[in-house]
Amino acid sequence: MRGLEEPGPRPTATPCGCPKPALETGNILTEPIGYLESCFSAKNGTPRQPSVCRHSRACLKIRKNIFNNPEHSLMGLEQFSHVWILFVFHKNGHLSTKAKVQPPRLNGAKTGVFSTRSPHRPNAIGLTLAKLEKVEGGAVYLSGIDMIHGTPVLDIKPYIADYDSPQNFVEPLQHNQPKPRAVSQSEGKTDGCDQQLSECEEPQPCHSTEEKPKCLEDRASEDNCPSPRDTTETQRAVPEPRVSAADLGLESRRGHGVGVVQEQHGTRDPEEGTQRRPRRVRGLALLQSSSVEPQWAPLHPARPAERTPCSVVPAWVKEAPVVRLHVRFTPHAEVDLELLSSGGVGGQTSFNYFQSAEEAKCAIEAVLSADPRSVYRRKLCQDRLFYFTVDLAHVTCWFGDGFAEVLRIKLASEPFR
Ligand SMILES: C[S@@+](CC[C@H](N)C(=O)[O-])C[C@H]1O[C@@H](n2cnc3c(N)ncnc32)[C@H](O)[C@@H]1O
Repeated sequence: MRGLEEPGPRPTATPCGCPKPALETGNILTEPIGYLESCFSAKNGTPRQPSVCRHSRACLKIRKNIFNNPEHSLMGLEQFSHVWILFVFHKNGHLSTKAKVQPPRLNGAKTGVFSTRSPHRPNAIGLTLAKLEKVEGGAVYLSGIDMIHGTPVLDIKPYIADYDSPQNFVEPLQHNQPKPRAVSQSEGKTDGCDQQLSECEEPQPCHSTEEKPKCLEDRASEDNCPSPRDTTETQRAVPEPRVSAADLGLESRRGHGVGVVQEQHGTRDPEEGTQRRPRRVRGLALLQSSSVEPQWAPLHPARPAERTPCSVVPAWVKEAPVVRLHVRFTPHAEVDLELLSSGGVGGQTSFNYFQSAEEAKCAIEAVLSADPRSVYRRKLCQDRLFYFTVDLAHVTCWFGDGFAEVLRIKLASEPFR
């Protein structure tokens, strides 16, 4: 097979010596389409993934120097429930990256940067699946975000489950496969793709506001999460049976002694580990191999009766050593929060992003229960106090064994919008 990559740097000039257009060499000068207004002012306390805190909110206004009429660029977007946001980790501080990183969720263990969602990567680009609350003129309003205020946004793309979620991939019919049958989403979940249902539905594109799923995952407060059975059933054509894990080359992964978890709602995880997906390329699956040349295995060999995992995540992501924390508020902190939301502090009438004290409390709980501390703070630092700001609330808390306690909530000294 002909390799796509020549060894060494790619030529920046054509054979005649003319410089190649930057786009052809993969060097693009990015221009943010806008800068995010987010309820998180600093990295500290910002969720590590959007699914951690569904009440987190942000607004993105498309800049006029990108499009004269920004609202034109958003036409049609309001019909989607979720969007991908591509952005720059502009507050990384430095551009150096390491091949191995220590995601906080792994509590000090190292893994390759490309197997994580670490902000510190060769190109400091982040990818977040956010809930689209509304589109208003040239602005999009989002919830379930993990970016800080001022984040430069490079692109918005609609989330389309049929393209973006492996359980929705319709496989081309093979001669030894039965015909596809129409199954409902909930029915589909009982098959081999769905052995590990999570609390909330995977976001699906919705055709009307009424059909929008109520929430993404908010593992801290599951109150509003519809059970999979409650959601609107969507008819899909899926082939039965689908290919096996072995067919996808996954046995080689197990052969490396790494546990894997089959996913049915596979696109999101609250922490920094990525979810690995079996890569499908027109009937071929890429096998992990130590050799330089990729090795390809047929996607549909002998055992069609086995079920396919829709996506696969290593166990070290799912069963990471960092546990969820119980969060409690002192009576003092409860009063602080009420005062803050009712305008009793500093004349501020309400939050900028949260709609109620209850919502602010849910957000604080969600942030803390995911243990936002760095590995250093968690393991080595004697100081158990932790501070972070969300919306107008400056939160002081401390961590004990298996819990976080909110001590004070004050008006942030520099409220931002
Ligand atoms: C682990 S990253 C994941 C981001 C995205 N969901 C992804 O997977 O690419 C999220 C963390 O990045 C940090 N962060 C958010 N916005 C940032 C920014 N603009 N610059 C630098 N770091 C940022 C925050 O500490 C947040 O907890």
